[in-house]
Amino acid sequence: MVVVFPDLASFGLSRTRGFLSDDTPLTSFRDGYYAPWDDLAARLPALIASRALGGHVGALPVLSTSGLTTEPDLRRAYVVLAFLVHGYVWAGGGDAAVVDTVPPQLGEPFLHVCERLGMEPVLSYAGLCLWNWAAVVGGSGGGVGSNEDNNDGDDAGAGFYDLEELVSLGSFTGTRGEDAFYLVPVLVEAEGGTLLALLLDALAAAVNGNDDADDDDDDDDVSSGLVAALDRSAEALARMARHLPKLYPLLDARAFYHELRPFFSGGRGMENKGLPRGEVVFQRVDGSERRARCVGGSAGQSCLFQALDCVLGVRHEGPGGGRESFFEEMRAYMPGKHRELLGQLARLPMTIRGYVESHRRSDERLVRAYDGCVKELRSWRGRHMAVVSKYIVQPARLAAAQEANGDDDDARETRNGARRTNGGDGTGPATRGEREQKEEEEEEEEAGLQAVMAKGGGDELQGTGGSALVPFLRQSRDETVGLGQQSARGK
Ligand code: HEM
Repeated sequence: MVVVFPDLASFGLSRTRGFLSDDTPLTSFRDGYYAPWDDLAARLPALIASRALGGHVGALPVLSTSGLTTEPDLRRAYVVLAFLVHGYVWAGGGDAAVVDTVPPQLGEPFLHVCERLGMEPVLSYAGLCLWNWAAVVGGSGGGVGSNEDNNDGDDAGAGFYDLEELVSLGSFTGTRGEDAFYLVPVLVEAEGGTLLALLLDALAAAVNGNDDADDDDDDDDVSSGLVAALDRSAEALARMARHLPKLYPLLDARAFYHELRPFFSGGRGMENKGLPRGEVVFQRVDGSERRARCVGGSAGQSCLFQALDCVLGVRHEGPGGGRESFFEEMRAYMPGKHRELLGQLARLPMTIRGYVESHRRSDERLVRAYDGCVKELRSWRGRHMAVVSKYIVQPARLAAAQEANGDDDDARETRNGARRTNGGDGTGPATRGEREQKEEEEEEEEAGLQAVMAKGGGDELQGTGGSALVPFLRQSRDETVGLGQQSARGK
């Protein structure tokens, strides 16, 4: 019997860019009717800084969403409205105070758009990263600067862009540091864009090839395909990890923690931060309300890593007591199509781990290739923990220590760099000074990693997506084990 594997294109995935899709995000609406949204989104950082956002939102007309007819239109609307909603909630009140009720000018269209995309009404990873990038004109990846060039966006396969060729579309502060926070995940997604198709095709060939043939030669061929796919995946995962430190020269940790991260919060967990009921209320034009108790936006909502876990057969346990795992919970915050894909992948008739396990006696190279690939995924998770340590664990500790000492932190300055046009990308340090800085940053990363690893380091902190951050990340990494490691641990 031939086993059927999911067709990735039917879930909106690109064979080259994966979850970034072949549709390059629209930089503005094609229909001028939506110009008031474009205009307000473009001025969001200035309006937040001048504390004038609330008045401008109140003056918006309530626009109909019926003119949003294509997926790229809907994604653009999601990005623009979600940034405006979060700007409004976290800095839209008088004196930039927190507000728990979103007026119909934003509430009505945002609820419609989220419903059509199958998403919760909150700014989640797709809006922060997957659909929030544009290439600056003249970039080597076939750069696009306006809808003239990118309104159907089908430039997949042209190679992807470097960090300095990209800007983000939605922004709260308009700084290059904020750009980098959204764009580094974009680079990681692009780097991993071919992996799912590669691994699924190789697994399908192995499983179905084996079904048809009994002889050893055929077995060798199908396994060679899988070995090659696993080797290539391991290399891609290593490249994905090398994108992470690109954040360091651009994104200041304290500014990220104190000034940027608060904008990503949903309602849940924010009872002491100005939303006493832990929810955001969306008003509709007919006078009704929708109350939403969502977690905040986090790259923990990336479908790519969950999909890789499924196909590779890396399993994560929930917290116990019949509660959903963090990974399962995050699926509600993914675009509907991505969630459906994960549902199908979770029901795969065979994972790569299952296939390798059933061949482990006869094919050592397959086990080596599988373990090599899982090792790179584990190492990615370790590098990511170092990033989280630098940007959340350490600033949180510093803030707690300052509070305990009664320090005044009014003098804190924003160091997320100049406005985005002046930013560099921090890659390929040329001068001695830059090289030294990079070495220092690598040492800092290692120190950060040690801090996270230290027993109890940051165990009390909550992730933006609502996880018990350090224990969750540690568990996620520790569960990423190959077959060799598993047997060594006596499992
Ligand atoms: C300053 C940078 C970053 C910070 C502060 C950060 C923070 C976090 C936190 C706190 C979590 C735990 C889940 C939660 O939100 O509650 C998480 C999970 C996760 N993050 Fe990040 N992250 C950063 C960069 C990235 C990047 C660049 C990626 C690449 C796509 C990424 C991908 C993930 C993934 C896949 C998870 C789920 C955990 C796993 O699969 O092991 N993060 N992140």
